[in-house]
Amino acid sequence: MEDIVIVINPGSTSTKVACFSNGALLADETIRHTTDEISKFEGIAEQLTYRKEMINRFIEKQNIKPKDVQAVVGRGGLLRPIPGGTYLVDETMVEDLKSAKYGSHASNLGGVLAYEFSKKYGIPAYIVDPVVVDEFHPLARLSGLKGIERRSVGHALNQKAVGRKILADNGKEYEKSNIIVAHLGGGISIGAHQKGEMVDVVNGLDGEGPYSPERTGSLPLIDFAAYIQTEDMTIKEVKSLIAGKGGIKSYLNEIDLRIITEQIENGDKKAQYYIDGMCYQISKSIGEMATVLAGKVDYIILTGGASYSEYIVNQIKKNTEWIAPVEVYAGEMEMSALYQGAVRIFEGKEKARDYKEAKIRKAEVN
Ligand SMILES: Nc1ncnc2c1ncn2[C@@H]1O[C@H](COP(=O)(O)OP(=O)(O)O)[C@@H](O)[C@H]1O
Ligand SMILES: CCCC(=O)OP(=O)(O)O
Repeated sequence: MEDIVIVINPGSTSTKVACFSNGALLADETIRHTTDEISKFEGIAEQLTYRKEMINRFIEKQNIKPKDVQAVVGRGGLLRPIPGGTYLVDETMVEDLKSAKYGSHASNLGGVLAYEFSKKYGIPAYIVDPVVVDEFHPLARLSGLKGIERRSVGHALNQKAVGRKILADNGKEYEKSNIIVAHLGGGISIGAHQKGEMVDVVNGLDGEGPYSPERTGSLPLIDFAAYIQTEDMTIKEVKSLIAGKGGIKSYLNEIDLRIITEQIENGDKKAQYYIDGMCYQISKSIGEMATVLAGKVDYIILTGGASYSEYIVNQIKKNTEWIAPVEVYAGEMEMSALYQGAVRIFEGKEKARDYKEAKIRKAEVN
């Protein structure tokens, strides 16, 4: 088998790896990492060799010949803000990902691992629609405090891929439509997509919007400032509280929504209260994104693991379907979206972007 593309998607609790050839998925595997395994490492960068060995074992199992590999594609991590698209991984990008200059997240390893395998095979490495895709409207950048800007961080890869699919299924085009996509996973991001650009996104990683299974979302500022002072917290501890120990985890000490929704089915009122609260806040953020699109919304799309839950989907639907029809794509399309990003380059439909050259839209004011 020739023209093989290896796809690598590191998440906080898993590493997904797949190989594709000529439009078809040949093999894939989701390698789960237990909290015990992951907590042995100081941080994300230290997990590189551990995850690489697991990917190596997957590749060996497939009997892939190095000469048959055409490219390696990784999920792109916290980089400087860049527009969406497929980017060639270069030394500058790898350095930014490894040093966590723009923050630390499991997806940082996507570009780094893709680069290491590409060097081994002597082929190019790409990332596609990384978590920092920035197509913000200039007004979306303002935070309300000089010196602090909102940044675009979210599940851009999955939001765009699922958006394109749902629109195509309904005979519409992403570039000509307005949609709100809510990725409901361990973390939550909710994007307003206007005619092919994600012009605003509720960024759960940095403490915006709804709480999620493991993230706080936005908090009352004064109370939170006092909490940080009382607990004498470092910035590292604040980050891991906001994204890791907040939300449902802080209320119920559990992040697996399958367990919690089963508890609700069994009559657990406490579990129901905190899940209803999350759905209430998700609906509020969807409403916020509807105002960004001035109410001209073709579809609201719910995706991510939590969208498997009929209970959660129904809670959100009842508060938002007056805005636009609600479509559901449970799970994610990230692996095929990463592959398709590389295919667009092979077929000449897009030119691989240069990370160093990429420029975002900014307001021209002093
Ligand atoms: N069938 C299901 N019903 C309810 N929740 C689910 C289901 N499958 C996965 N989830 C939940 O989705 C969340 C993970 O979402 P996912 O999109 O896979 O993660 P990530 O945020 O890492 O991309 C977890 O809280 C998990 O319990
Ligand atoms: C970094 C923003 C995207 C995100 O939150 O991804 P995960 O849900 O995979 O942590």
